[in-house]
Amino acid sequence: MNDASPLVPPNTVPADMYATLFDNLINGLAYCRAEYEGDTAVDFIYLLVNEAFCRQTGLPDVTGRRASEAIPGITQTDRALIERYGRVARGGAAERFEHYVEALKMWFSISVFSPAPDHFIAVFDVITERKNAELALRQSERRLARVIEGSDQGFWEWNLQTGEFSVSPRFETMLGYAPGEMKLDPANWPAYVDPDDLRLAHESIRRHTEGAIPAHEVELRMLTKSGAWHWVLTCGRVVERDAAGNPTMMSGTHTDIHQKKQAELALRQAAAVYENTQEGVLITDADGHIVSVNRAFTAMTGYTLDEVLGMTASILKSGRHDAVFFAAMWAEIAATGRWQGELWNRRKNGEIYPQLTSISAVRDGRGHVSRYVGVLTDISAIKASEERLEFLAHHDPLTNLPNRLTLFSRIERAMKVAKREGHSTALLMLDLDRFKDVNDSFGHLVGDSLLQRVAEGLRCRLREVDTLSRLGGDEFTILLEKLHRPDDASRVAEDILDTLRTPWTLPGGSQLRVSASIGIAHYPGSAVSPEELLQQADAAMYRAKREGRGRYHYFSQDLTHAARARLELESALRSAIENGELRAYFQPQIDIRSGHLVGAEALVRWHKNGDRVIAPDAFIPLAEETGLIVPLGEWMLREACHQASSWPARRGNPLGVAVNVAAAQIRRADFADMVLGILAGSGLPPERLELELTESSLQGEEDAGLAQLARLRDAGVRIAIDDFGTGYSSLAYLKRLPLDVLKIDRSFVEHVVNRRDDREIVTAIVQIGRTLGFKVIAEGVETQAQLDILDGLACDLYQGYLCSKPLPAEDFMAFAKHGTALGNRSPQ
Ligand SMILES: Nc1nc2c(ncn2[C@@H]2O[C@@H]3COP(=O)(O)O[C@H]4[C@@H](O)[C@H](n5cnc6c(=O)[nH]c(N)nc65)O[C@@H]4COP(=O)(O)O[C@H]3[C@H]2O)c(=O)[nH]1
Repeated sequence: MNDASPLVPPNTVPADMYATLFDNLINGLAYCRAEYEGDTAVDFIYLLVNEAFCRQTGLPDVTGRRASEAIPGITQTDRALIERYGRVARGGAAERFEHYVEALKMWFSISVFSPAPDHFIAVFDVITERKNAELALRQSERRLARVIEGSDQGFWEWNLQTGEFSVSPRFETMLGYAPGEMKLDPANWPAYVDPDDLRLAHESIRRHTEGAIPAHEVELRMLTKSGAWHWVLTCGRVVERDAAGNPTMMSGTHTDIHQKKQAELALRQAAAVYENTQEGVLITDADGHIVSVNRAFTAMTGYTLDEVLGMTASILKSGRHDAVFFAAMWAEIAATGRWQGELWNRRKNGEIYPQLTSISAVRDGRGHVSRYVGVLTDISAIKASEERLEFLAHHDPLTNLPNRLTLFSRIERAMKVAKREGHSTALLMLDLDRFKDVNDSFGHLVGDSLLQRVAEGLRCRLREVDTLSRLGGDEFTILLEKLHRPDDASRVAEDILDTLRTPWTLPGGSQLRVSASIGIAHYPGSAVSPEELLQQADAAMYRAKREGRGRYHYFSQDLTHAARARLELESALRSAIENGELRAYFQPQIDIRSGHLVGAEALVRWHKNGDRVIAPDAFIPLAEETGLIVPLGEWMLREACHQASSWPARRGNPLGVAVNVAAAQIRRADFADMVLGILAGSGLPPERLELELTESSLQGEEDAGLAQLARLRDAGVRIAIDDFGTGYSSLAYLKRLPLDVLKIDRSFVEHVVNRRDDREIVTAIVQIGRTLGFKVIAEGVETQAQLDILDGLACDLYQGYLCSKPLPAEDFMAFAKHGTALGNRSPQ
């Protein structure tokens, strides 16, 4: 201690005590004199320092030294401090402040006062550590504030004891409020939080404060200022507890998760669509490896996700598309980002199916392809219905056989191939015999089923290369290609006829036999077009039918002409009935024994265009085939009865009239009624009418037809069998028929004079007639010799040119009156 010290204590206090106090002060102390330049202190001299000064500053004893010497650089780095000391030393008030002494790199808490002019005492404490701690705290606080700012989170703090709830500005701005606007406290939470979510939040807080969960964390819907619900994630934990461990303070954050929740929702919706859509979805990475498939994909392809994960879509390849196709597809995806088109793919079970495919490239934020998404629609059902429509355009829906359209194109192709390769081709036209009767008798359903079975039966008999088609109704065609010899076709035809002969069992169990007629046209032949070939087969088929059904016939050129003529004839005959061009002629029938006229046979004549007379042989068969025979026959019956009703009786005996009746007529259910109606209308007694039926027409007749005849016979009408001897009638069969008259066919009468066998047949017929109680009439008697023989055999009646040709009605009337024909008219 320096004796010159101005700090020398007053006398009342012992000096050594001051010295001890001075040296033992915890604070550093320095007694100094400031040095000035003008009024500004520029340095100072340490006059006295205590031990604490040395200890705290780390400086050696600086007593007597200038600060600029003791602490180098201080006058430059800490001028403000020196000036401050100087101001206090020159009468300034005592000051207390904290200062960082740059030259010492230390913080001091300094109290300075002036005990004498230009002198000052500085008492200080080194506070570097505290200052650094404070600084660090401030920095950390600033950092935290920046983090909070940067994190975009809202912060909250909740004093569980006072209920005070404070929030950061972001907490409120997140929901559209101004900072401080919400004035939150636990009591008004229900005003801001969805009730369900609030319940969850309370529960979470309770469990956390009880220690059941490490943190409180709940997603909340909070009301925004605009009145919308906004998703917020609240997280927090207890940050302070009292001595007893009770929580006193909680703090936490609010994070805006609204967009995330919306995105989640959108994602969930997309996932629901993805899983539930009917379209198969396949997602691959940028290298084409499958990363995901949906349920529809599995249903469509048969592959589960596990089976295809990591594989490429090439497992679906059907092999129907070549590398060029796929290269073009990928080129388009690369250029436009998508591709759409139809693909044939293969299911796991090997089945190949058509699929509408659309592939899109998905790009990441940088524009690189990260995924490819394929949406696959199975269009096999659509394709199938398209194909069905296409099929129906070319096929017959009943039998599924190719139709006329297809047949023509096949014939055309077959003709070309035949021409090029030197093969021969045949077209067979097949028509079921009496199919109409099947329809009429059993109904259309049975008819349809029969057609289907016939189609099936025919299909089984044919080769792959042959085309079976149905043209409509009961008409089928068979195109036989690559035949070696023309008669190969006839073998097929025979085979088919054979097949058809097997009885068909109807749905009800009964059996039905059908036969068919087949016409065959050949190529190369005279036909040059498919139409012509078909016409030829058609014409040949008619020939087959005419020749007795259940057989086949080849086409020839003559047949074509005949067919054309037939067509013309048919339409002319149709109008002939309507235009009244038909006439009834009558051929006298004579009692052989007495030579008396007993009646006449009515025979139709066609006065075509008024002049040319056409004989029935030229049109009756056609009328029978086409059904025209029914109106024709009815007209003849009406005309004959009408004429006969005005004929005079001969020698007291009324004259009878015989009218030809075709099988088609008696097959009609109203035949008997029709005949009886005509008789009643004309006034002709039934006994004077004789119906002539051919033996063959009667043979195939059903019971219903015979019953009609029996009914007419009961009414008095006589029934004659025409052309007797040309068929195969047994006596037993004849007995069953309601007959009155047997007519010996002209062919036997013609040679009865000089052919023994014919004479014997005629003899037999007469005897049969007599045995069964029928009258017997011979037709076509031209000579007296024939008549003599017939007379000798005791044949009852005759008609023929010997007596008279068929006569027009008025000529026959004259004949009936006078016994001869009118002189100026030649009998027909
Ligand atoms: N060579 C020769 N012929 C004789 C002689 N006497 C008669 N004739 C002919 O022999 C045919 C007898 O008729 P049909 O056997 O019933 O044979 C008939 C009959 O089956 C059918 N027909 C004629 N008119 C009708 C009709 O109105 N309805 C039906 N369904 N058939 C008819 O046409 C066939 C042919 O009739 P037509 O040409 O009138 O021929 C008639 C007649 O003109 C003769 O002495 N010598």
